[in-house]
Amino acid sequence: MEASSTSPWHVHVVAMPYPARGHINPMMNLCKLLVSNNAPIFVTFVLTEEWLGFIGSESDTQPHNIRLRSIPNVVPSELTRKNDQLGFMKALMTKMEAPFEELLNRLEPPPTIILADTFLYWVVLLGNRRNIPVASFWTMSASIFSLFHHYHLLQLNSHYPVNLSEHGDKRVDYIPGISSIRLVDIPLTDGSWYTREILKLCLNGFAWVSKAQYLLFTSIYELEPEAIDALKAELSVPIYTIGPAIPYFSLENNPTLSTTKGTSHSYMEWLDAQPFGSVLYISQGSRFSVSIAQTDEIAFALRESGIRFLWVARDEASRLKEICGNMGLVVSWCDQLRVLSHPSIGAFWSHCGWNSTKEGVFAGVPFLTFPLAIDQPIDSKMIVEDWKIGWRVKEAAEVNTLIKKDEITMLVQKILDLDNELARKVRERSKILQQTCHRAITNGGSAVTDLNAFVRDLMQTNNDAVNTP
Ligand SMILES: O=c1ccn([C@@H]2O[C@H](COP(=O)(O)OP(=O)(O)O[C@H]3O[C@H](CO)[C@@H](O)[C@H](O)[C@H]3O)[C@@H](O)[C@H]2O)c(=O)[nH]1
Repeated sequence: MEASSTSPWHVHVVAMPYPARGHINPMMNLCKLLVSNNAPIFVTFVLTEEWLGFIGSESDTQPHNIRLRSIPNVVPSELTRKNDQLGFMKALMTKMEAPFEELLNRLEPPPTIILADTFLYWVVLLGNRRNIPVASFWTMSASIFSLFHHYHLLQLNSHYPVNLSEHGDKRVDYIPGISSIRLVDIPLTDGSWYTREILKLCLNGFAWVSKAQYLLFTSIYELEPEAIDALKAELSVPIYTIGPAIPYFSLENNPTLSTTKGTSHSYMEWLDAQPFGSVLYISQGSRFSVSIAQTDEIAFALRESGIRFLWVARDEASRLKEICGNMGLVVSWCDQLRVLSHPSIGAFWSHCGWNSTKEGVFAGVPFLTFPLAIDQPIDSKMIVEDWKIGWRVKEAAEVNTLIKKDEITMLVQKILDLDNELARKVRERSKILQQTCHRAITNGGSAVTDLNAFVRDLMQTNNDAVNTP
């Protein structure tokens, strides 16, 4: 048994994220919100030993009422998992439950609730078996949730499997809550053995979600009202749209840092020295990479265009520094939301991971979208077609086309051109959506209201449990 100084009146949330940056970050951000304002809540945040090493070094910013605990490294390493995504997912589904349950047995006081990534469907079974409520935590958009939830409709309409080279630009308008969408923007449709296996593992989570007690969307209602309404109408599990789950509160709590004074990051000092709205920020997130040939075309375009840029290139940073020219910086990692919120950022070249999408919306910057996989093409579709706050780098529906440097040069110059009419429009709309997003996360806003409702329901669950003889 672990010693604990918390009273039984505290709600004890055990958080079990999918072990990847794009999933851990939003779950940690929600946990920070849950324990803020002296709420009688504390969190045990469970990571693999490898991720404890990564996240533990960031723990100087961790609130005291979030404790980190680990399970052994039963899944392939973060450093090599891209070589075998299917093996990684299989391990997530089969290897984590036993050590997680063992840890659960040692926790004191017992958990009030388990917060679990929707993909880790086995947590729902475990919770049901042990009579612990489970909040299923969805880290992507509600729109892609709707798509996965209704995947069978593609088959019914003879759009699965599909040959995307022939039919990629055909549009589908029967997925509840999703306006007309190109087949090329729908994930995992090629029907090959490999994607079928991945799809099967992804869909497991959806089969079990209605056995959870709560479903949390890391979204803002106003961003995708149709998808959220459609799912609320269909699913029996209560749904809370708890907001973007990005670290905006760390900007608020450190106002001096948001203007970069006091930080030691040289890229922030460099941004301070750039003119307003002049810098293109480029990031492909934490996991996916573009091909070497495509990366080189981007690098040549940056050099030839003469624009200012800040490029997060992870392990390619030193190679790319050599070819990009000297109008910008290439770094291996940065404090992304702080960078996007800097006044000198004029546009965001993004792979459209859901966290990056929300961070760009929060910062009010227009996008150049370059989606790579899974939910990213749908996020790109929302950015370009629904919210109209960005342009696609690749307009055509063909897969695997190489976008050449001249095309990229033209696009990056245009979006940063303060006199260009189309760029002005897209900037204006980004600012309007930014305001909508900020309203949702202030008192009385849709996200705060739903988050408060979730916390209230958690307290009630705990009171009921404590008062049950
Ligand atoms: O230099 C950087 C680059 C990224 N980030 C952060 O890393 C996260 C990246 O998340 P996301 O933009 O969602 O991209 P991925 O890492 O690719 O996320 C995976 O998980 C997401 C949520 O499930 C999915 O939407 C994506 O498709 C999937 O690839 C965000 O919090 C960024 O702020 C940094 O802090 N610094």
